[in-house]
Amino acid sequence: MAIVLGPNRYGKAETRVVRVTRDGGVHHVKDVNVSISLSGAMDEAHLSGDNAAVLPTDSQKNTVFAFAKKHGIATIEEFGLLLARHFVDSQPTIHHARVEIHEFAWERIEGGHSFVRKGGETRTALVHSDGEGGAESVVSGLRDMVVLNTTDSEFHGFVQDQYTTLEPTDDRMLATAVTAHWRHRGTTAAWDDSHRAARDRLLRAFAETYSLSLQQTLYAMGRRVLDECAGICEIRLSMPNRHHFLVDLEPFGMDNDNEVYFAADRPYGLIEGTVLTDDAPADPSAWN
Ligand SMILES: O=c1[nH]c(=O)c2[nH]c(=O)[nH]c2[nH]1
Repeated sequence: MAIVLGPNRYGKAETRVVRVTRDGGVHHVKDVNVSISLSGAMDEAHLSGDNAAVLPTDSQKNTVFAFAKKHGIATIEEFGLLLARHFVDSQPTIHHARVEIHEFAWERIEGGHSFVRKGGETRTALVHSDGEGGAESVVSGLRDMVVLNTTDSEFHGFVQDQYTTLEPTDDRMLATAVTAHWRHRGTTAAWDDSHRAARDRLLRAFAETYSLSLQQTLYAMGRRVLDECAGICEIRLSMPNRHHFLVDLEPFGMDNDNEVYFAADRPYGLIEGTVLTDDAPADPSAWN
């Protein structure tokens, strides 16, 4: 019985690239996840370990970033074709390219540089009752409201110890998936309107706050809800810092003026905090 190599393919999966283009103060974002699978004359790589036919998956990832800079991402179909043709046309050992791209859609919040991601958000409610007339509480909220500012975010002045390598920045992307739970003072409200109002205040505060840290943004968002939604006395926020790292395009002879980002998924900074009014009646069981 002979053993032979069957079908095979390889490539860089899930390169998360965010491309920002600027029209004056109005920014546009394309947020995509690119997965490449190449196939061709790859027998020797498997059979003898000879990599002469192998374009590294790392180079494929770099190509995605360089093409995002050079060509922009008009549509994912067009971007996919550009990439797929490039690999087959430029590498004699690659005979077929499969490029799968998923695009995450963003809606403008307000102003030119603030966005909320479409879909994936969940509205939540947590109710306790000892029966009508007895102790009751209502906590409303939302999970996974993903927001992004393409500018108006800085982070510097932080502690430097012997392990600190983070560079201070005065212009970065700020993105987070907001989980927020807010406690109502009473148990009667126009719940849909109340939810819309709180969500709207969270979004506006995110968009309007010039951020020196995600912690500062978190507090500003909580404050705005309490300031403008009288029926709410406490809000708890959990906000992962979805880091977007500027890609170094210098090795490919390109600058990167805050245009092409690598959207890392983990690890992430997790910023959490409670904001409450000083007259908020204590009710720890509302959160159980
Ligand atoms: O807004 C931020 N807060 C932090 O605490 C922190 N830490 C870090 O590495 N980056 C950031 N950004």
